[in-house]
Amino acid sequence: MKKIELYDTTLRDGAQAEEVNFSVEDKIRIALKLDELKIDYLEGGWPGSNPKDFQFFKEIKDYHLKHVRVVAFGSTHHPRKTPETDEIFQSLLQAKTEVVTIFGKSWTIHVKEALKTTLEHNLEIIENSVRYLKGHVSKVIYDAEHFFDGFKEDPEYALETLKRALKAGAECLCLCDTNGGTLPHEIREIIQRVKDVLGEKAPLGIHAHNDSECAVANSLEAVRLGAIQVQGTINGIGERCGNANLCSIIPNLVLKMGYDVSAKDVLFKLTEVSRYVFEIANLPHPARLPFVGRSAFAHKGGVHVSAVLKSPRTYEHLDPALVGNVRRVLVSELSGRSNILYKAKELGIELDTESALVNKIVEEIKKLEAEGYEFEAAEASLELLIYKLMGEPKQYFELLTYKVFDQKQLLDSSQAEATVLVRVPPGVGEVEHTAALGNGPVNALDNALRKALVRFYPQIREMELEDYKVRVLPGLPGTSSKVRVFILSKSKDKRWGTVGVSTDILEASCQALIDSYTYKLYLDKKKRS
Ligand SMILES: CC(=O)SCCNC(=O)CCNC(=O)[C@H](O)C(C)(C)COP(=O)(O)OP(=O)(O)OC[C@H]1O[C@@H](n2cnc3c(N)ncnc32)[C@H](O)[C@@H]1OP(=O)(O)O
Ligand SMILES: CC(=O)C(=O)O
Repeated sequence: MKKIELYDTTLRDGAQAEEVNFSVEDKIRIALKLDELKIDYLEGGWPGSNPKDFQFFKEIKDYHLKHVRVVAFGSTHHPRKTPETDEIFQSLLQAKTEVVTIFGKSWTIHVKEALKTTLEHNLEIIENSVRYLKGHVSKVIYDAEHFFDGFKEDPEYALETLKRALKAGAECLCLCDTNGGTLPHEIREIIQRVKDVLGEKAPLGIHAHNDSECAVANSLEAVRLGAIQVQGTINGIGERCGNANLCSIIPNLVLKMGYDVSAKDVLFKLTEVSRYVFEIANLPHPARLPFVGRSAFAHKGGVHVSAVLKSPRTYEHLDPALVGNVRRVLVSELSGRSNILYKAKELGIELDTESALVNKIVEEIKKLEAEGYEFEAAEASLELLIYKLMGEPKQYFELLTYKVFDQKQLLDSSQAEATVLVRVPPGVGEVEHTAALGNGPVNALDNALRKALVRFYPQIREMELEDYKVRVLPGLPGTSSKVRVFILSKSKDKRWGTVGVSTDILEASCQALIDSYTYKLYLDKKKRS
């Protein structure tokens, strides 16, 4: 089994992505997590770029990293300076890493127009820079920036840059598809021609960008052609459309192509690492990410669910547990009996496979979805609905009336007031009348409802609303449209989603709020019994 080195550049090229800005502390936490994933090389940043990157290299030394080797990144020395006089270049040594990566120019237009120097001088710059660094650190990786574009323009020159880096002692020649425009068949042709000149054993790497959506495919193809190192980022973040996504490359290399990478022993951590990095980056984790996304193994169509329950291989390319993910079954208008049976089992509800109740639930869900409800994310509303249809409704209070006054015209700041009449327990209990203010009508209604319930159920205080989304549904025109409200609630470490639909946004919010509070009370009751 051939060994492939994994090189992560989340903290450098990943940090070049729009909306990503890591603090030193963020970088340290990500570095430690990538060490757990047994990534071989971790590019920590460009020490000559800013004090934060420099500080990272200083602080990371205080940590005991078990596997990963930290790499400082920079460019070849400036054309009007030497390695000794170029301060930015010198900062690579001040980072005090054993491994340094520098990028140099392979494309003639970059030499002439960006560096404003001659082709021969660029070759000297590459050779001098690598040789100088080799005298100070144990390993130098040479990133051939724009290699594929450069090769298309002037193959001989692009190859000469590699020869110079190799001659000066670079341990890896990483071919970069910097503009991300290269397609897999071009990667194949060009790498083949590089090997024809440099030999089968040339120590090649690949660094692909995703502008043509081919970064993963290009990286895998490069490995198949002999590259020994793959560079990429967690979840593919990076400059413009991003870099090759290591969270897809790693399982493909291990599980599909049979390569040996250190991360193979801890592949089950992949989903955790992917979500952790985005949590730190403060980015929403895309559900549709292959392997690690929430939807990567989510089955919706009734035909799919029915078959997956018989044999998961029918609609799964691999066992989700291998990459630390989980199978999910969604309930929607596309569901059949199998979806409901699976979901009920997951929720701990025993349903008789043959019972007419299952058909009743399927029909009710299809009817509600046609009205605009969606239960895929609103699993708490779904669970309450199933109990209701089973004849075991979970009801701990009854909202008799509510009124909301929007006082925007009367006060300086935007404020609304709500009053509610709530009966606890439903049907027979005491009627509570409360009023509350809020920064908007929905907030006021929520505050009033909460105030009324807390007297009877103090545990409501533990609960908070984490997210509130309103979606206008197609059908009725303009402001007469129906809306769907989705609420995500949280209590301690438990989260649940609820849904409401109406032409009145307050009514839709109220339905979702009632389900949310009801679910909290149901959970507590279940825990106690
Ligand atoms: C393909 C990649 O992703 S490479 C990494 C890109 N990442 C970044 O640029 C982020 C970090 N960069 C920075 O903080 C800054 O650009 C610095 C500190 C490196 C340089 O800042 P400045 O000295 O102000 O230069 P500026 O950013 O305006 O321009 C880049 C300079 O690097 C030079 N340069 C570009 N590539 C190379 C190279 N391979 N070798 C030597 N010099 C290079 C450019 O010619 C330009 O020099 P000039 O100012 O004499 O024209
Ligand atoms: C080096 C690098 O980040 C690139 O060429 O894309």
